[in-house]
Amino acid sequence: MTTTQLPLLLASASPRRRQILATLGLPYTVSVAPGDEDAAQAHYQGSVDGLGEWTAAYKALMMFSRPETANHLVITADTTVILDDQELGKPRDTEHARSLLRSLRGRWHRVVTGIVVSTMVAGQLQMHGESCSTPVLMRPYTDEEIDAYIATGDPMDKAGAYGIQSASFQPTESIDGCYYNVVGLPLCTLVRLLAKFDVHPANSGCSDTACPWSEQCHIR
Ligand SMILES: Cc1cn([C@H]2C[C@H](O)[C@@H](COP(=O)(O)OP(=O)(O)OP(=O)(O)O)O2)c(=O)[nH]c1=O
Repeated sequence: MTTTQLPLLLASASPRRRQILATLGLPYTVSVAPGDEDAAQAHYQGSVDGLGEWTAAYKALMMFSRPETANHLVITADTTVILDDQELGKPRDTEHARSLLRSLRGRWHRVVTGIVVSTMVAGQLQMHGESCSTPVLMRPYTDEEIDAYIATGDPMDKAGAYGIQSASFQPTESIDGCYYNVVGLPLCTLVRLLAKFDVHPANSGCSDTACPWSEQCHIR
């Protein structure tokens, strides 16, 4: 069996990743990787910008611990928010969300998503990964706006305690790169990785000249 014929499996609980992947027009199924990524990250010793890709690789290995994942082409991803070279993570509780949103207010930071595409065929693991980084500037929102946003519950499952896509909060003033990377799945990076397995979607995401989302890539 060639890698082109392997069924595509997105290993993610993120509804955003599911929606973004759907735009490529490839059939895929969804499952959630087992394991405890926070506990695993405690063993990470590389640079903070490499943490997302390392964690995406961890999620892939956790998937292949299930025999039924063999003979699939598996996509895993991890999004990190980095301020002053520190990874902020997801909020532990509402107080932590408040403190993360205050620390980001009016500040440039980077959102880095690591993506890994991998297979396990006949016991052989093949894995390719990349990271994509988007500088993001937050607007100077007020404490009252932070409280109202936290009350919606939206920050709690998101790195850095915010969703750039939040229509009510609209936390960002400017971004300097891929919008879909911030939301959790940079399509251009994914398309490059799929090509390494000879998979070429008909709708193939971003390019500098013909990106269908280019207007959203430069919200200024
Ligand atoms: C910064 C930011 C993050 N996010 C989301 C993307 C990710 O879903 C989440 C970061 O957590 P992740 O651990 O990357 O992903 P997840 O736990 O949601 O899903 P899984 O591990 O199963 O794939 O934050 C946004 O939706 N908008 C944003 O603006």
